[in-house]
Amino acid sequence: MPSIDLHTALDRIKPVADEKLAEAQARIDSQAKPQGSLGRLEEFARRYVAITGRDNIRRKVVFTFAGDHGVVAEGVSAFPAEVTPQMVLNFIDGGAAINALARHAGAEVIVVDMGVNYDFPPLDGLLQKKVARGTANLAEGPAMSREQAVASLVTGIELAFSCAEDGIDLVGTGDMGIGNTTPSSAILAAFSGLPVEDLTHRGTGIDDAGLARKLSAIRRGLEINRPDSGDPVDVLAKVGGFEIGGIAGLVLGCAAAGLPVVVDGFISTAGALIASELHPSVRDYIFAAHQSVEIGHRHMLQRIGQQPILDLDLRLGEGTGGALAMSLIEGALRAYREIRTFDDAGVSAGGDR
Ligand SMILES: Cc1cc2ncn([C@H]3O[C@H](COP(=O)(O)O)[C@@H](O)[C@H]3O)c2cc1C
Ligand SMILES: O=C(O)c1cccnc1
Repeated sequence: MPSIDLHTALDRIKPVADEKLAEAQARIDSQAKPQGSLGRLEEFARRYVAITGRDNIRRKVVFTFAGDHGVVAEGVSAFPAEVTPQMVLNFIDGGAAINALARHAGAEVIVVDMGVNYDFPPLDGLLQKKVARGTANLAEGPAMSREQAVASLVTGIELAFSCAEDGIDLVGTGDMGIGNTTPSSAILAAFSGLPVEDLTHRGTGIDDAGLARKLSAIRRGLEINRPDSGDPVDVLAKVGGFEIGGIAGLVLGCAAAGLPVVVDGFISTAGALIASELHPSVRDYIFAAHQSVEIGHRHMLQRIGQQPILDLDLRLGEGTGGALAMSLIEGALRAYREIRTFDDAGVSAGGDR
């Protein structure tokens, strides 16, 4: 895998050029249809073409990053921590929701062990990138050290650069980690300063008592750790997770490598938020897959400045919404390539052009 550090990656990130966007839009506007009539599909095609300089997708990959969380000891999830490694094995066997929806989208799934509290044997489709066997309990102190936070970011960055070398043109993010909606809400609270109760929801389906424990764990975590909102690496270290760091690095690395990245739900967007707080132009490369049921998600998307592609009441993660959104981006590109221009189709243009 290419070796690249955080600062080199940050230095490489450039905004997507307005002229490239305008060029792609000019092609769309010459096609035999009323202007703007393909709505947001036009945005998907315009942005993809401007980012990549291509009008098709060779390979699509969803990276599902996995990690465990010490904060699970606070009773913040409806499920026990052992579900994390169990689901990793399910992904490898092809039997999870992300496998089904990625097959539907024609995307590959690569699972990345960023910090699961379990030792996997070597397995096809599983990348071993374990930083540690789970984070520490963020309600009692930092989830991880600053060095571990940087290491998790660098893993994601290097994966993005290896995609660019391997002819992968569209990258999707995904997550697996029991308890990880808790650090995701804490990250959003740290950056936004909004009340924790407006950003914290039921994850896998906790009851009212569980929600009260989750709110208390996040509030204590913010109080004890005092994450510095001006230092996204500090936010990741104090109240984040290893899979969230991997996702943040992947999103940042895609921006640096000039690849569009489809960001899945609540946990993935927490990672994308860290990346876009590290460099504002990261936002140009993000496609927000969907609106999650988690109440904090819309605040994350607002900060990133991206509209969700889908709104299907999803609340799973794994990369599921991202895989579905990839199909729509592919549809938008097909329209971009195949719809004839007014001239070629012999159709009279209206007065608006
Ligand atoms: C069987 C199962 C499969 C999943 N796939 C994704 N998640 C999702 O739920 C977890 C986050 O919710 P919380 O913070 O409430 O624990 C993460 O693992 C996320 O990926 C799953 C959860 C379960 C139980
Ligand atoms: O939106 C998500 O990604 C999500 C929501 C709840 C639980 N797991 C994931």
